[in-house]
Amino acid sequence: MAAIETTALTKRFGEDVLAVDSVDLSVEEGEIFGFLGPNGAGKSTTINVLLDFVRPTEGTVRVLGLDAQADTDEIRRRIGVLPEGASVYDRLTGREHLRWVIETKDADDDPTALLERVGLGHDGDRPAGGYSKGMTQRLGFAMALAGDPDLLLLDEPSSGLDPTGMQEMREIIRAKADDGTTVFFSSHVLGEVEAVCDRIGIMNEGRLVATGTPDALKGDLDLGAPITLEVDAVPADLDLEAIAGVRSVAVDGTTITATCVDPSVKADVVCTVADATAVTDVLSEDVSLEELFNTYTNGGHPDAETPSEASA
Ligand SMILES: Nc1ncnc2c1ncn2[C@@H]1O[C@H](COP(=O)(O)OP(=O)(O)OP(=O)(O)O)[C@@H](O)[C@H]1O
Repeated sequence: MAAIETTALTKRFGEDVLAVDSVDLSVEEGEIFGFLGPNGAGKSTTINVLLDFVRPTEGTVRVLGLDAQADTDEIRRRIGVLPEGASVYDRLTGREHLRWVIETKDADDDPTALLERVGLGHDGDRPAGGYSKGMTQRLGFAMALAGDPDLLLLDEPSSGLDPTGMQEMREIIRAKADDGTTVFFSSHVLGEVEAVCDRIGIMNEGRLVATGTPDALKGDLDLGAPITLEVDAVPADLDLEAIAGVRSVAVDGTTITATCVDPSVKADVVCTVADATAVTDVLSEDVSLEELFNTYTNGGHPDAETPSEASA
């Protein structure tokens, strides 16, 4: 069963704003799914529809196999939510926030354990109004974890967190997924998505323009495999384009960059250059998720108008 399933989901705000445009999205149980897209792409609106904070203009939405509009109470009991820009009650302590959520969800979590899990072990009894942005985010995350939810919906979870906080959050997300929890989170932070997600979906201007594993999407784009070599001097007669599988070659001073059709060609490039001159450094790059993201959201991909599903 899919943990999240939308069919032709569309949301308009007034006459002019088409925030979500006919989105078919399926997130499997136990998956960590990263929802990417530039500002205004429709990520938060989609999440708000899943939570029934916003009603769709058209389309159907199922969460944990339930109807997102008819079964709201049961869905809310079974999910943990970290909303965008989560706010706190200034005078309540972190622990009091957690007690309130635990009670609301009729759960039996130990607030101390939750506070420690998100790195607030020493700050749980301070009023949350005095928390820093990152601490507020950590508290919001702990509140989302309360009640051992079947689905975590996290809107920009790393917002305000320092690198250690981001790393800790990734570890918790991975551990929850290993226990069978489905995790759906939106992000602008590409490295974060690549580090933790099983699959990603890219939104652009309300449309889901691509879904798949990061590797499969990179392969789908066929951006080539670049290799860069630093040499003592570039021989005048060096003809790397004669090597089968080398797509293009660029030379800048003593730096040679060859883009190959696939990584297996890189060894031929290195051997050919090393036979002709002294190689002082080699940099073999992978196609970055950033490149992938830009290609889809700037319309560079030939299929950018139609959603593509790439599987590993
Ligand atoms: N309540 C609303 N009323 C009118 N327009 C809205 C409302 N909520 C969202 N929008 C519009 O819908 C579009 C999608 O917004 P949304 O917040 O879903 O994008 P997002 O991908 O989450 O962006 P960000 O990364 O900046 O948070 C935007 O054009 C936004 O202005």
